[in-house]
Amino acid sequence: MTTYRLEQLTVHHQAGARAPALREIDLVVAQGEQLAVIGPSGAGKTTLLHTLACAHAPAGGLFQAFGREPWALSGKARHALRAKLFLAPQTPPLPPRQRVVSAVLAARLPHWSLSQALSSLFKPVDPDAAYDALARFGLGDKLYARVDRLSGGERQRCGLARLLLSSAKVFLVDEPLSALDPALSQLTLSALQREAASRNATLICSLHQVEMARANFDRIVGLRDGRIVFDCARDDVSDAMIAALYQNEAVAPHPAQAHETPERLAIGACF
Ligand SMILES: Nc1ncnc2c1ncn2[C@@H]1O[C@H](COP(=O)(O)OP(=O)(O)OP(=O)(O)O)[C@@H](O)[C@H]1O
Repeated sequence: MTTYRLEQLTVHHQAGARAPALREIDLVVAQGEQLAVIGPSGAGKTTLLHTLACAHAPAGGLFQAFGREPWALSGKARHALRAKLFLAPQTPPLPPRQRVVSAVLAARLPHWSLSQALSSLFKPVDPDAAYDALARFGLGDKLYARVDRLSGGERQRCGLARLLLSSAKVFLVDEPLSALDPALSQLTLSALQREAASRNATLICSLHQVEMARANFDRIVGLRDGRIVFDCARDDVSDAMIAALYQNEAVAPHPAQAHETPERLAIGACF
């Protein structure tokens, strides 16, 4: 079964914008597949994940999820399709004053009646499930902490614990390791990959940590300037391909800096 089929897909952030954020994207992803999307800042990784989550309507090309074209469906049917997709943004939108337990259990809201949802705010309905999900990301001790007292990395993992409690068939995870140290990064990635494998969910994960991507994912997609530069098995990704992907004109020295005299720099520093 195919989760996604994209052919010559173009995505703009603003109608009429000259440069598309994604262009000529061809991508086929099978159900249960796990792949990493890598590429420099601004390459279009987040835009791709949002498009796959049916949050951005493409400007052109073919976009199918589970064999259907989401943007040709009625609003209600598209909403039902979205329930199968879980987008975990880099900064999860968690209510700051909420307890972690309630924030995590909110993943089950679509399956609850209104009265269940309201009563869970006062007395969480299944704290054990929230604890188990948090513990898999090393956060069991934060069950009753307030969301606004979490560190950036804890917040991020709290968002991922939410994913475990969802019934999604597709995990779209945006830079889950950006605020984590190496040991937590490996724990987090392993927890995500195990969960995806156990429910045959598709996992598409954007990563800045190229070596983590190569070590953990069989398939690597390289994005640059909104285009797919390569899409291949990890063994076929060479160091030269990675170097070309990240080659960055933007970090060349600024002309004003290059010609700055020591005297002028010193004066500038005083002010
Ligand atoms: N809301 C927006 N409105 C207009 N342009 C946007 C918006 N969000 C992103 N862009 C532009 O779209 C392009 C792709 O951005 P995107 O966030 O998808 O890249 P990215 O690869 O995820 O970057 P990063 O690694 O820095 O998070 C960039 O040129 C960016 O400036």
